[in-house]
Amino acid sequence: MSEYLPGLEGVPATKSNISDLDGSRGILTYRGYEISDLARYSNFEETALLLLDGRLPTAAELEEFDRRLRNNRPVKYNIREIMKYLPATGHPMEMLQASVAALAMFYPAEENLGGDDTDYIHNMSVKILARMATLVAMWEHLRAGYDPIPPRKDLGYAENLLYMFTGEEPDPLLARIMDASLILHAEHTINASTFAALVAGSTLTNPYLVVAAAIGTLAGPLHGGANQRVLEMLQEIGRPENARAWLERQLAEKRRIWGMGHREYKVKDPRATILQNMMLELMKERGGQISPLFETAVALEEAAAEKLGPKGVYPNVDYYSGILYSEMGIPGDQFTSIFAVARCAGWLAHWREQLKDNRIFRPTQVYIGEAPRAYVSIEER
Ligand SMILES: CC(=O)SCCNC(=O)CCNC(=O)[C@H](O)C(C)(C)COP(=O)(O)OP(=O)(O)OC[C@H]1O[C@@H](n2cnc3c(N)ncnc32)[C@H](O)[C@@H]1OP(=O)(O)O
Ligand SMILES: O=C([O-])CC(=O)C(=O)O
Repeated sequence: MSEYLPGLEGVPATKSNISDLDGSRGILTYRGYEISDLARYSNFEETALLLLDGRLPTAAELEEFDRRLRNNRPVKYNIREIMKYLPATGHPMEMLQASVAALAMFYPAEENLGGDDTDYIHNMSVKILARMATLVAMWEHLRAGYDPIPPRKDLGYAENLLYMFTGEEPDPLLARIMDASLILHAEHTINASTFAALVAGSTLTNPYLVVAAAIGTLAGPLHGGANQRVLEMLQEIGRPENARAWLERQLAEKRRIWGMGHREYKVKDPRATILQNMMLELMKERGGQISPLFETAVALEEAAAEKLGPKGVYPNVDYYSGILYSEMGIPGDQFTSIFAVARCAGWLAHWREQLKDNRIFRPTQVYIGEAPRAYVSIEER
């Protein structure tokens, strides 16, 4: 019998050339390019194409991809009608999973049993990636009882996302920060939601359903859902001087600190460092105005380094992202949806890689139940 490792820790589930990380040195690369370089020099559209195709696009290739993304932003009126009837009290990630699954019915996928039809895979990837942002932003207005703000073709992906949220053209620095944040969240090896996407993809199901499976998985608080909880945690702590005592109480009660810890990183997540620096840049740009949430986060990080550092528990990508999104007027329960919009690029890249050399995922289990036994009739129980 093979050894059972809870959470499949250290068990390779696939071979991939999409991204790689060094968890002891805090290094993350997409297709060999360091994440800090991509955040600085690339944009989300280019990074998504890099993830999908495996190489940096030429100017003409990027222009064509971007044009197709812009053209595919609108969703059918029926989707909007469906969304109107979803309960406004539901979580945006639940809305997103339901709406992406519903899109599968309006935009049926061709049968793709051949497995390696690059045009089909690319077309579906463009459509899904373009529509994710539209759904997330539409919900912001529909759940408040208003008409959604239609996407604009003349804006880039990040700018248009913010525009659809607020109805105003975003401040260029905020748009650049959102763009970089989308890049930072776009891909991360074989994390739980990407694994869910691979399992679904390996059955040759519709790609909208591949993404829906991944959305449901990202929503959990141990994964992407942690970014919303970080904000709630910082609000509960209230002030930086409360951080240490709050942390001690949490740890004494054996509670998790949201936005900290990682299966792979035993140092600070490089994405958290970049997001933190972007917040510093934003505060500097605003004339040194200090965000109380940010100060509290820094104080908690410092206190946690003493207590949790020896276990290799440091801030992960979810720790500083929400503070930045709050500055953009995005409500806390939409943070994970923004994460999903970005991560969709990685899910689709892995879906494509899976289809190239597909074999259905069907692991084994260690049975720990009863030995075969005789059925007992209800009168005799
Ligand atoms: C995008 C992302 O998905 S990033 C992750 C987002 N999730 C979170 O921020 C939730 C908080 N973090 C966690 O729950 C975990 O660190 C996970 C789920 C991310 C990783 O879990 P695992 O790899 O299974 O780590 P595991 O739970 O075994 O933790 C190892 C040790 O570190 C401790 N630890 C890990 N994370 C934390 C945390 N956030 N707060 C307090 N202690 C922690 C554990 O208590 C455990 O200590 P022990 O050895 O004394 O029992
Ligand atoms: O890799 C993981 O397990 C979680 C993570 O950081 C991500 O998906 O970005």
